[in-house]
Amino acid sequence: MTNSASGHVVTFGEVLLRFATPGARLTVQCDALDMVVGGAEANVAAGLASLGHDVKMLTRLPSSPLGDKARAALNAAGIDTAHVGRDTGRMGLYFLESGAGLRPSSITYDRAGSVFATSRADQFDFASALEGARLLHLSGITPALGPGGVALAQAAVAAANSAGVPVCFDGNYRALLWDAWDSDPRAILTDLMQSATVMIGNHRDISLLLGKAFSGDGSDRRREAALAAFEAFPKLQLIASTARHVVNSGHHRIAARLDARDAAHQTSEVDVTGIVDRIGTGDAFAAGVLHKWLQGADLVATAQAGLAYTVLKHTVPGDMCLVGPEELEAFSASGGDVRR
Ligand SMILES: O=C(O)C(=O)C[C@H](O)[C@H](O)COP(=O)(O)O
Repeated sequence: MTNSASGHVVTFGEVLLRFATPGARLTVQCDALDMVVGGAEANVAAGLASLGHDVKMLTRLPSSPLGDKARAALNAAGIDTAHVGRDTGRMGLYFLESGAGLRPSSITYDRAGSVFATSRADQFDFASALEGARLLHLSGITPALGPGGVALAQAAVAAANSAGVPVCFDGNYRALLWDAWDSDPRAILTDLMQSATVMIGNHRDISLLLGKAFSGDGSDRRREAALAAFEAFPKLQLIASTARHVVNSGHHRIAARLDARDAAHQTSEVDVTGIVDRIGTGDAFAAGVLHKWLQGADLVATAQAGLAYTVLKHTVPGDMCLVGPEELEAFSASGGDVRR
């Protein structure tokens, strides 16, 4: 099955290597770490490619065995890497100390000065990657990298605007990155959001953008925030978010919510137990939503696909959700028993 008949999707951002403590070990207990390839925009690319979409990733990697490893993982996920530039320099890394029970996982970044973070906008061929594209997906992680990252994100959305390609922007607020420099995330993210047709983010992200608290309860508060975002961002057509209640690190309750200008839909909550890997579940949600949105599905089907894809990702180790469309449909229809 292919979903690419009428054009491809471009994702733009940094690809990272993740080093995770195996099992629920503390870093101090480990002699070896599990290495996988990830990064928010690569994860969305991998999800969409696995779901049958034609996806190009626009990024830059080091000319080194680490860069080769990252590119090979993108290719293995079915992502077109023709627009992946290579240069001397370092690979962005992050370290994950895996949590268990009431002890949450924690992340340490080691990505300052990476090939991607030190790239200039003129080192990317945005125009050719975006030619004939249906969507550009990027996230708040790129501008959080520093002034150079802000310039990259601005150049990407400017190129999408001039090519008439809709933009999906995932707020992906990473305090560790924004707090590492003299940043003004509100001003920077608000400016980028002016170009967004789809936003992945919840009422807290909208509060950050608009500098305003929303007072209602549950669904009312989310609707109030969404309406304020639609007023502030004229191009915006869809806001997608999850409502996540964390019981412990292995057990979350999750619902998916979509807000359009004239309607909203929130799914019922799913009990997600036995969580294998929570990292990348937000990106899987984005991929599930975009998968249906690109097909022109209604809010109910789009929210269900986002929910199902993120729930499935909680069972898949690594950053990327490589589950295909048949498994997604079968899972949505049947729940979790063995298929024989
Ligand atoms: O933090 C970053 O900069 C990364 O890109 C690492 C991870 O790949 C994403 O953070 C996963 O994001 P979630 O899907 O929200 O769990």
